[in-house]
Amino acid sequence: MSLLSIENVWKSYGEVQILERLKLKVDEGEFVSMVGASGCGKTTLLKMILGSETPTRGQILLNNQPIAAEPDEQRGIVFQKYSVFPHLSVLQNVMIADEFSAARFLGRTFGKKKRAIKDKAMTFIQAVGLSHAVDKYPHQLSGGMQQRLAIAQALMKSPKILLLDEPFGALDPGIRKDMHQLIRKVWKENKLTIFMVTHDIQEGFELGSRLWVFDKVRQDLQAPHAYGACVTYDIQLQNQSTQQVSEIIAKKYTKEVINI
Ligand SMILES: Nc1ncnc2c1ncn2[C@@H]1O[C@H](COP(=O)(O)OP(=O)(O)OP(=O)(O)O)[C@@H](O)[C@H]1O
Repeated sequence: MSLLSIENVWKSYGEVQILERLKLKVDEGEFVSMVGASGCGKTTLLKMILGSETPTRGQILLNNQPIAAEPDEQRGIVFQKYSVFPHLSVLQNVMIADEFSAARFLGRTFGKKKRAIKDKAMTFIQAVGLSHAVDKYPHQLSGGMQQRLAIAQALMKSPKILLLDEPFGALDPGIRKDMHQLIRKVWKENKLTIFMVTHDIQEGFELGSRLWVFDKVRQDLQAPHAYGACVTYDIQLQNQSTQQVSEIIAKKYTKEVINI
């Protein structure tokens, strides 16, 4: 049984068709890189997997059950824009979600409970390489460090699925390389299933175990919003060179685009 099953999903906003005919199955432990032109609906699909958007047609099943219509702890997300709390230190940022669920009204825990949360937070802070910065505040951190913090925050909830929306898009190339190593380690160690939107196709090849290319195969020049994008290429990545994958994709594109 697949972990996630996308069953003939269509998504529109008003008259505008964004996505159509998505039929995809994903097993536990896969790392899906998602690439495609700006505005073709990659983030929209991430949001539907997260549960913050719902399909207009079709359904998404997680472990054979319809996905909850709101985010839950099985799915964590890291955005390109750092989503950490500016007024909390690194340690507090990582602890906060667990503190809230342990003490719903005060949002603070004490004694043994607090120690347990702190120990758990420190494990993830160490895993993302921020042990030296536990007492720092986000404005004292570099962009890469803030993304490490956002990843530690997401991992605190032990998600099964990690959704990454251009997580490294704002980082310098050198720092991106470090972050690639980190995300690979986090993926393996936590047995995660990852969906990552990226504009950097090379990054998609390097990190992913599978690549989804989004594009519109049906186009009506008189009604540009009538058709949505679908996954025009779904490729298992097994150390092919960038050129080999690009050639396969190029061939597929020229075959399938239909002008209506
Ligand atoms: N809540 C919304 N209401 C109306 N339109 C929306 C909404 N959210 C997204 N859209 C539109 O849906 C389309 C797809 O957006 P989405 O962010 O999924 O694209 P994307 O492929 O992730 O783009 P990018 O690569 O630029 O981030 C865009 O045209 C966007 O304007």
